[in-house]
Amino acid sequence: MGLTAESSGFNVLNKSFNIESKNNKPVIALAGNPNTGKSTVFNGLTGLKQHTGNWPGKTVTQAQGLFIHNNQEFILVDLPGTYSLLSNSTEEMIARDFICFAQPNTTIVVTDASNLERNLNLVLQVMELTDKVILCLNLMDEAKRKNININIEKLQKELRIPIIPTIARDNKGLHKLKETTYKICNNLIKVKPTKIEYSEKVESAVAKIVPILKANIGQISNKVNLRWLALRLIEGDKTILQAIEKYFFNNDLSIDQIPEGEVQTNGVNY
Ligand SMILES: Nc1nc2c(ncn2[C@@H]2O[C@H](COP(=O)(O)OP(=O)(O)OP(=O)(O)O)[C@@H](O)[C@H]2O)c(=O)[nH]1
Ligand SMILES: [Mg+2]
Repeated sequence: MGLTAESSGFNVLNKSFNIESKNNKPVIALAGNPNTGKSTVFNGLTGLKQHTGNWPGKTVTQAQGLFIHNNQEFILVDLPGTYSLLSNSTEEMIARDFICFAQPNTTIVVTDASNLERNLNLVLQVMELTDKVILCLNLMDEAKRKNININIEKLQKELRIPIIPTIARDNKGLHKLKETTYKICNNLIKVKPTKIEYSEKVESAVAKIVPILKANIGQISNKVNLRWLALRLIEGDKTILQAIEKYFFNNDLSIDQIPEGEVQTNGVNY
């Protein structure tokens, strides 16, 4: 089964995530750990009133709104809070599938500056999945209150992605966040995040798997990050195969229908 117009990124957006991007408006995803201020950033940028509060897990499905910057309209999608993209929960799968298959033009990872180390785990995972990432360092007031000093310049050099400090509750830093998003979407800045290298054994397995994937799912290879996909396959994550079948080939398979080992389904050979 070949790819059809239906499988293009925008159709996946439209059909699977109920996001209609008329006139090719850029789509921006807001990802992040629970309770880092994603919905506060969302409300600050869109003027909408997504539910916020001081407990994790308030946003359970994605919400969407519009913001305008330099006369350009952007669709902003508030994703549920997740600690990782490793499909351990429905929220993680929603966030993973959105970033992987809907391919937003930019993903903003909202982090808690007063608890950065734990938050960086998700940042690294998003960087592995897409180049177009911004790190929003939110709750800078809380970090200051706790005497936490972050060397933003050094972190930016390490990660090689733009880092924008914000205090979303006070609307601070949001203009810069919009400006950076605008520049990435319009190719005024090009982001090339630091590549995460694994052990020799894993890297050599990835090097073997990627060409096989290319040969077998060449038709979608520009729509999924094959290195990332190879890493998930090495982990034995069957939900990713299920997701490919769903988003690209309209096959809603249950996880039991995805066999172990060599896999051949209606859509593709893995
Ligand atoms: N001090 C301070 N509080 C903030 C800031 N940004 C957001 N908050 C507060 O942090 C709490 C959580 O904010 P939300 O926007 O609901 O967080 P979220 O990431 O959407 O949370 P989930 O949807 O549950 O994952 C709320 O009480 C906000 O008012 C900030 O920059 N500084
Ligand atoms: Mg929220």
